[in-house]
Amino acid sequence: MSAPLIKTGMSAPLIKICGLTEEDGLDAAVEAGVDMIGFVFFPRSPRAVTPAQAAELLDGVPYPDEGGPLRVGLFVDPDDATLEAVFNAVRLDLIQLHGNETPERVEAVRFEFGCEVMKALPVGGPADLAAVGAYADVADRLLLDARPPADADRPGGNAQAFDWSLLEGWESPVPWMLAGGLTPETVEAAVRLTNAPGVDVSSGVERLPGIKDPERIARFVRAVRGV
Ligand SMILES: O=C(O)c1ccccc1N[C@@H]1O[C@H](COP(=O)(O)O)[C@@H](O)[C@H]1O
Repeated sequence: MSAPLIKTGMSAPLIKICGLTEEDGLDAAVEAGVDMIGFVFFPRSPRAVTPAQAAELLDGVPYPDEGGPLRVGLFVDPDDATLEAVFNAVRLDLIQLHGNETPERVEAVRFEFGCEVMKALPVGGPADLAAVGAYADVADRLLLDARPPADADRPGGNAQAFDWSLLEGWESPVPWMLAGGLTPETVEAAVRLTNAPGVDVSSGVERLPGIKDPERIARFVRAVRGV
C-alpha cells in the first residue's frame, strides 16, 4: 500500500462520483461515503437521467443533514425551464454548469434558484487558467476539466485528462475540484501533483458508458483516502 495522500494538517480531498444512472452504482457511492453524487441532465450524454429517474434513484438516500452526500445536478447551458423541471422533482444541493455559461449567467442561476453553483471550466493550456478569475466572484466552486476535442459530442465525461502539471503551484481564488479522465489508477498521482482539494470522476469508474462499476468506485475512494 502506498503512503496516504493526506499529510498531517491537510484534509482529505472531497470526492464526487458523477453520472449515476442505476442503483448499484449509487449504492456503492453512498456506502463508500463519498461527498457528492452527480446526476447528468444533458440529453446527449450516455449518463443522462430524467428528473423523474433522478427522484426515483434518490428515494431513500440520506440527505446531507442526515449524513448523506451532497446532490449535484449537472447541466450544459440550461434554460430556466430545464432547471425548474429538475428542481420540481429533486432537491439539489449544487448545480454544476458544464457548458459555455458566462459569469453573468452563473450569477443569475445562483440567484434565481438559491443554490450553490459549481462552474466547470475547460483546461488545455496555461491561458485557460486565466479565465478562472472571471468566475471567482460568482461561482461557489470551480471544476477544472480537460478541454474536449473539437469533434466531441459533449463538453465533459470524455475520459480525457489534461496536463496536471499546469496546476502545480496554482492557487485558486475559490474552492475547486479536479476532473477529467481520473481513474482509481491515476487519482493518487493527480492529487499529489495538483494538491486538488476535490476530485470528480465519471468514466473512470464505469464498466460501460453510463453503467458504474461498484468495485471501481470503492477502489477510487480508497486511492483518494489512502486506505
Ligand atoms: O458525463 C457526461 O456525460 C458529461 C456530459 C456533459 C458534460 C459533462 C459530463 N461529465 C463530467 O465531465 C467531467 C469528467 O468526466 P470523466 O471522469 O472524464 O468521464 C466530470 O465532471 C463529469 O461529471
